[in-house]
Amino acid sequence: MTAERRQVHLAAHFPGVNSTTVWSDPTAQSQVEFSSFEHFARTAERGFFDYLFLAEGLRLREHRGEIHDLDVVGRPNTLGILAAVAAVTRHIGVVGTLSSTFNEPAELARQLATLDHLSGGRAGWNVVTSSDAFHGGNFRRGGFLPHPERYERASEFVALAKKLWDSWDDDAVLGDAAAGEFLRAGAVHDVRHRGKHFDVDARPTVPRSPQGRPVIVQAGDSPDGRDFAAEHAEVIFSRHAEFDDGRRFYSDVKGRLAGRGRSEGSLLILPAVSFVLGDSAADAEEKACEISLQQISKPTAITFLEQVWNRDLSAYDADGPLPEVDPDPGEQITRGWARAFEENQAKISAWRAKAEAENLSIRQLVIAVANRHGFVGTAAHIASEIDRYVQNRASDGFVVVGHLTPHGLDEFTDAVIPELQERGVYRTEYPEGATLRENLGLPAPHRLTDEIGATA
Ligand SMILES: Cc1cc2nc3c(=O)[nH]c(=O)nc-3n(C[C@H](O)[C@H](O)[C@H](O)COP(=O)(O)O)c2cc1C
Repeated sequence: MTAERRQVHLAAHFPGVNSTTVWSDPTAQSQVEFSSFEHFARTAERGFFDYLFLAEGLRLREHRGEIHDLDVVGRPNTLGILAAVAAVTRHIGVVGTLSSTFNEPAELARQLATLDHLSGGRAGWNVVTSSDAFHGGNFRRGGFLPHPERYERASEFVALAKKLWDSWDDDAVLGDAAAGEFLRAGAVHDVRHRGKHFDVDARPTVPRSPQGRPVIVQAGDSPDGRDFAAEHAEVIFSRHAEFDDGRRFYSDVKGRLAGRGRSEGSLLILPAVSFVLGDSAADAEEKACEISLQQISKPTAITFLEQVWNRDLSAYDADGPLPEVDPDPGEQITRGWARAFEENQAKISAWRAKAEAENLSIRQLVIAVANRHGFVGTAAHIASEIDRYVQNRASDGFVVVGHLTPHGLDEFTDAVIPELQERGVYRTEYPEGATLRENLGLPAPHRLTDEIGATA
């Protein structure tokens, strides 16, 4: 008997606020108007994706004291977009990135339960702790919480949110006109929570939602982040898209589950991956080079180096050799990127060696080190690669990242999805009425009962 082939899970990442997204392409459209989100969502649903995914930046990125506007700047609010997307789709999940550092549990739990109601059980929450204090400037707390305490807060946040989501019994709303009873007596439980970060006596206002709780996604990568995922997450949005690295990450995180009484299948790992499709391998490679030049313009290449050198390099020519000056150890000139650049001196030495050995200009070097296009090739090649990763436990699927708004996913949906279906590793229709959690094949979460009123 042959073993059943592992099924591929896919999420569709709306183009982000970074240099992957080519806003300068003549065919690129608005990142603000609803028509873009609608087109993207309909394409993803046509391709039977598990969910549409939105990243979120809480503050406009800055470079050398100015708003960084070489990339897309500005996006409408995540939950508003997702609610609108839910209204024009029927099956696809709607998952948003929302910070556990700068939100409050009762408020966010209420918003997410509402999204789950409005979407008929398709809501998900990518819990992020936000990378640096700079984001805090937009909130009353300013530069709030050192890294370890952010995960402590995140864990307490999600534990409390779960109690809030579980506080209404499924059958709480009676609507019994004859008896004059709207609610069943005792069916709404008060939530008492005393913890280091939250002290709450809540009586939640939103009835239990179709999934009970939204699907919990997580995107941190540190050891604390991985432990948090093993404790709470049902999906990890990872940056480990290279095959061997992906396998190491997969076994590391899945290995953390057993000690918490969780099965391997209760947590899916979906790395972010971009793609370039072509009619042949050579055609795809040629397109990849063209897209790289769009993504890494000359000013983008210089800015990229400035982030690492931490100094003004505007006098340098992007088509010329790397700067000979040393990096500046002073205060960071870049603010708001997802990850701070570490060990810059070592990085610069390696880049100098690479540029010299391969005779690369600044722009060519930046394209080589910063702009890898995940899967490049024909539709058949890309589908085989996705299948290989999933069968070999390098991932459970991918968060697919296109580079054009809003039609960057069209050709993937038209060309790669049929190839996956032909291989028997991808759905050919959505099960009618399935929730996001059911589409992901995840177990129903353990319902809290006695713990709700207990002090945490
Ligand atoms: C693949 C990936 C995507 C992320 N996307 C976002 C995002 O959209 N918004 C955000 O505020 N943080 C994002 N983050 C960063 C998270 O805020 C995360 O909490 C941060 O990296 C700190 O956690 P860590 O030290 O465990 O990585 C992302 C991280 C990863 C790995």
